[in-house]
Amino acid sequence: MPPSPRPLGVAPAPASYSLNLFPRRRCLPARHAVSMAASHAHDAHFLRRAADVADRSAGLASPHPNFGCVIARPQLETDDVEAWVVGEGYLYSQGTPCAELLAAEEAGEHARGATAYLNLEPDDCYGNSTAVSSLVQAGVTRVVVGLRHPLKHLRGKAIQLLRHQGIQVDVVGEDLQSKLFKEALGSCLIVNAPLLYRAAFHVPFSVLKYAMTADGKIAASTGHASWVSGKASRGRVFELRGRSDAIIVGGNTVRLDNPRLTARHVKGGHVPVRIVMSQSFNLPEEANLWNVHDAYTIVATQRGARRDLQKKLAMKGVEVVEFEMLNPRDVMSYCYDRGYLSVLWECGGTLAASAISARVIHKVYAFFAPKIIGGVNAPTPVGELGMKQMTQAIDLIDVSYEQVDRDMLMSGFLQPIPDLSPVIPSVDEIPSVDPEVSPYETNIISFYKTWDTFGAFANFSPHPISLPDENGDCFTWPTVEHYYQAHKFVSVDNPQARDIVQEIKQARSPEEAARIGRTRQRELPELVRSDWESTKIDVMYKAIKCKFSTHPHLTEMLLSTAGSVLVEASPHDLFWGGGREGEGLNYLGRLLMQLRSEILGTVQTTGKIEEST
Ligand SMILES: NC(=O)C1=CN([C@@H]2O[C@H](COP(=O)(O)OP(=O)(O)OC[C@H]3O[C@@H](n4cnc5c(N)ncnc54)[C@H](OP(=O)(O)O)[C@@H]3O)[C@@H](O)[C@H]2O)C=CC1
Ligand SMILES: Nc1c(N[C@@H]2O[C@H](COP(=O)(O)O)[C@@H](O)[C@H]2O)[nH]c(=O)[nH]c1=O
Repeated sequence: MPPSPRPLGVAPAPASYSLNLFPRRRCLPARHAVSMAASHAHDAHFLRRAADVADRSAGLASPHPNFGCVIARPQLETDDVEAWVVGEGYLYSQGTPCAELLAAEEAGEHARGATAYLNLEPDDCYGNSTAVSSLVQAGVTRVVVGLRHPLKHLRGKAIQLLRHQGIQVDVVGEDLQSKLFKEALGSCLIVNAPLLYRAAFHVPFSVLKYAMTADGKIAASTGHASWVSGKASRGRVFELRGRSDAIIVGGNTVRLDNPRLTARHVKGGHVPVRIVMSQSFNLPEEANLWNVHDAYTIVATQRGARRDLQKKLAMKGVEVVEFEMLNPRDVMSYCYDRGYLSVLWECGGTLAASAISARVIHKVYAFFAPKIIGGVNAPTPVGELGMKQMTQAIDLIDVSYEQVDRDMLMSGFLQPIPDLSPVIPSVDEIPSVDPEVSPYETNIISFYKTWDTFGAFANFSPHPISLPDENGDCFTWPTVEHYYQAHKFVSVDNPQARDIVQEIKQARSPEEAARIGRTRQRELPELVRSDWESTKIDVMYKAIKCKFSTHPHLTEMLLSTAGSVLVEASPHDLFWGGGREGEGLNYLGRLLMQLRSEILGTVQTTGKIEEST
């Protein structure tokens, strides 16, 4: 008999937190044991709380690394450890104040001599040391870190900086090795699972969700499926959508269900992109998903499929992306390039089986409804996987069960959350400038997401700029993105346009600013300034010039790229970005190179970039 294939979904490396977490053990004298156990219990408690705090931002803006900070100091007068917390904060979104700064501000003077608990090492780099300096200035004397940063250009940097400042830094698994930390580390891993999967496997964290009857069907044999699960369960699905960058279904689900796939649980929350995978492009001309006012839609298809319909959908604002051979892995690589951290698969069994076979599904959420529909041909959640024996079944791990009204929700991982700690070299082992050079051309430096090596070049990076607003008054724009989006509507003599500028100024994150700017531009094109197409490059240049002159460490970073071509690696923005296959115009990269030349030309004489006016 041939050997059974290796169970699907089990990744070879890297190590996981389910494995041997704490290989080294220290022996302590018995008299220390009790007090040490108590302090470990407190440390583990506050670390879990930091992870909980970090999770608060999920679903408010586009998924991003989740950072939480809890500052605590023992209070002699109370045993209630919750009362020890003097400050806490979380990163709401990329480009907004960091968790450490918010916690330190809340703690004020109480932070002196206290301990700060961080679920994840801060992503301070290239002179941006806001997180570290916030803790130093606040006067904390000890920092407990749950996880070192998984991205290698950030890993160890903040820890090293803190130690240089004389702060005691204890890292779980290295300096803190008691059993008590295992659960706390688990919380830290879960809250940043998307980032960890992305860093380890170069695909977004993928969750397969389905609702099935007690007899294992996801629809009646006619294909009718509304609804299997109850209202409360469907509310939970909206939350899951809000935590994802994209939602995927197959063409058949579009034909049969005409879904909307929006996150409708909160007003103004994060709206994920909807992706339809269809090889045939045999899709309806009218469908809810083609209404891009609700949310952006991409159809991923096979090269050459029904170009006539492709054009019709493109006219409605739907993006069509062609693949040589449409398959889940290539679509996931595409999503990775697009910067997505987390994807929710809401497809039927055929596509689900294909995605599981391609080993791109990491977690499953299965809703069980207490009803029976029957039907030999009624669809089931996962189609053919080619397994012949029950011993080949994929065992879910870290399984949880929860009752949701009359339904039951079971969730579990198909493979362990990758803990990259043992795999990635620390910052001491890698050069200080590690340009993520493109494998194709050695002199190309790509940047896109703020967590990339040169992510500070991106317009979402947290570097405020002070430039005049629509009234000519100096205003501090939180990011270049805020400035750029608002200027689509500046100087338009219309109260609604002025309101939009105000709305963008107050946007809590660059993502929100971009969403408001883009949606209003699409929905109310008459409010966009008439000279926008001819002015937008000047607006952008003014903003980035101001950004680099205001933050000198960025100038240093820009100059360190001399001789390299800078490319904004956006696979979809063909004006500012370089596109998927270099077909984009890359105007943002070009402007940065122009600025670099300008600085190199003037640096000897003035020593700084000219002030933007
Ligand atoms: N209860 C629940 O949770 C859910 C129930 N459903 C139900 O499931 C049924 C649809 O199931 P099913 O047809 O399996 O679902 P899907 O439409 O989600 O998936 C199959 C389709 O995906 C497209 N596809 C693209 N690439 C691939 C690939 N590599 N492998 C496989 N498919 C690919 C094809 O579209 P094309 O034919 O256009 O080329 C194919 O027909 C419906 O009755 C629906 O109501 C669906 C989702 C959730
Ligand atoms: N039938 C079914 C689900 N089906 C999924 O939800 C989609 C419809 O979403 P929307 O149009 O946004 O409400 C549908 O196409 C399919 O992907 N989900 C569930 O949680 N429970 C259910 O019983």
